[in-house]
Amino acid sequence: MTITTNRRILAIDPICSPSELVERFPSSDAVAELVQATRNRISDILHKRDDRLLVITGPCSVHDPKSALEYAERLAPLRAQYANSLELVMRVYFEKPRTTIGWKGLINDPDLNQSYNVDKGLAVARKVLLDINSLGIPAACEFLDAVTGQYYADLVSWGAIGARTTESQVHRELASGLSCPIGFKNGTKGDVDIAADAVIAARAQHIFLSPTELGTTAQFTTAGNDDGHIILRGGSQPNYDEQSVADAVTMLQDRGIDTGIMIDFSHANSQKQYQNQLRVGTDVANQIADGNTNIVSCMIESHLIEGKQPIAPADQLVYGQSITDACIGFAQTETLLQTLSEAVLERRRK
Ligand SMILES: O=C[C@H](O)[C@H](O)COP(=O)(O)O
Ligand SMILES: C=C(OP(=O)(O)O)C(=O)O
Repeated sequence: MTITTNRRILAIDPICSPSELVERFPSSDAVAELVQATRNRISDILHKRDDRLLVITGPCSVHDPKSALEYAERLAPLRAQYANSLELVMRVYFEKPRTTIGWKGLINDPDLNQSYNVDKGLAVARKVLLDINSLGIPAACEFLDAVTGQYYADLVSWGAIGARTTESQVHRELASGLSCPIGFKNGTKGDVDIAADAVIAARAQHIFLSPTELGTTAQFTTAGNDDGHIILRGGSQPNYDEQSVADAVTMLQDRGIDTGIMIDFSHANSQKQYQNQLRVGTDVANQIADGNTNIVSCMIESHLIEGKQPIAPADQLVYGQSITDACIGFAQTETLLQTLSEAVLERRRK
């Protein structure tokens, strides 16, 4: 008989199940408490029960656990310093959506050399998340893959669905069952409607197939996620300005969405020029200081060292510099956080 299956599959390599990995790197009471308490605080911010600003800041992608941990260590005192005005959460992104092809993140290729040791990548990612949370820093991840979350979602306080996947039914179903609040980016060309559609879709119950913690396939029924919100990341034009924010708010109100907006200072809002994040951030801070209560959150791409470098063998890389999108450096991040904090305090005084 003609073989009709696996005609284009070159290899199938077994990997550990989610429950095996969780057993190897278990969470702790303190970490679980941090994760759940942060999710609750984020929910309060998104629903405007808390007037602080949620700030997701950190590298475009984690490629080196050591520098990610150093970033978290340096963020810890700032998180405490600004606790009255900002809920600081670290961007800890392991899965990169690519426009065409390229390095797809630490889970997919942890050794940065196209050896694609995904089993190792999952373990490294879980360990990094555990270590960062153990420092008292909550973590934000993008859920790009509908399967990998089972390996680490218990350690995530906020999740993103990216510009390239916001319109995907699979991702909306996944979001409806995630335990954390979830932001949906507008599309790469700037379509904000699809992010609002995603918030509405993820709010509903869904029934779909997914792997269980044991690695078998099961039918899942979700409760729906009330903590979905949109993220303005720009498209063919930036969309962080006052008019774009007002347009997005009107659209959300018309559609019965009550969660506030996150503004991504990077990506198409910075027109991929990392230094522009400071200008975007200052403009958004001014809108907040002027009393805009619909802006409840923002995102910064930031690393220890500004800029970016081409991917190379690990021992040839500049320590603490991005190998995906260019980031602002840590000192610039500190300045931006201070500006955002002052803006929140000014808004509170109004
Ligand atoms: O945030 C990261 C990038 O913008 C995204 O992964 C797309 O990257 P690429 O256009 O370099 O593939
Ligand atoms: C890929 C990202 O963003 P976007 O989906 O907006 O391109 C990201 O935030 O890493």
